[in-house]
Amino acid sequence: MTQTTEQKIRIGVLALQGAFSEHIILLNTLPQVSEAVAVRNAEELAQVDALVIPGGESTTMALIAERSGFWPDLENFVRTRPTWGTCAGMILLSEKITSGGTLKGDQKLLGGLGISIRRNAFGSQKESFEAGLHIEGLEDAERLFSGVFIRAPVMDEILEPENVQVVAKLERDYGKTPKGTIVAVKKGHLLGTAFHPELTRDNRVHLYFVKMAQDWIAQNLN
Ligand SMILES: NC(=O)CC[C@H](N)C(=O)O
Repeated sequence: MTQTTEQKIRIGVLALQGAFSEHIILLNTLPQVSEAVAVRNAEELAQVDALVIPGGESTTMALIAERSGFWPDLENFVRTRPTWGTCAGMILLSEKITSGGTLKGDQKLLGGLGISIRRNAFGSQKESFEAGLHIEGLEDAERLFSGVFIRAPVMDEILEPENVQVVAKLERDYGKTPKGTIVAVKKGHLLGTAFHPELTRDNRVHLYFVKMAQDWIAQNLN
């Protein structure tokens, strides 16, 4: 606990497509954040300490980043800087896609999170749901966090069990998705959540990421 640095950090939210403004609003409620800003290009990325890749369409985000020449900068950033991917963002941080979507595995990924995923595996938009979750390490952890799942990816396999920490699992069956399905993981400076904490008023997962980023920066980058 005492290791957490008091230094405020500047957080970027990738704003090529998707639910980025909701993340910016919630991050700006945290006293540990000096400022949360939209990031659309390499210049803006160079000015932030940590990054959030939001939900949306991972294929579209990858395409826009590639066409504008921004992709290699993103790849470099996520290799060493704290990054959190929610839903589509988590897909981009995964190592491989085993099924789902139209690109059949040839979708570009940033990687790093040590997991493989299935896109859209919880079902269609109509099958969106909310699940009460216990998230390890969250402030006031006994209080359930409401996880919102919208065409979410399912984590298929943990490819690096020695490095990937499971942070949350489904606590009962939801449709075809069984109890025990992993919905949040952490690996070093990377965090992935299959759900959308930015669509709630609860900023505890944002706080979790910010503290994780502060610790990482204090221990590895200063
Ligand atoms: N809500 C979401 O971010 C959905 C993710 C989307 N299905 C994708 O594959 O990118």
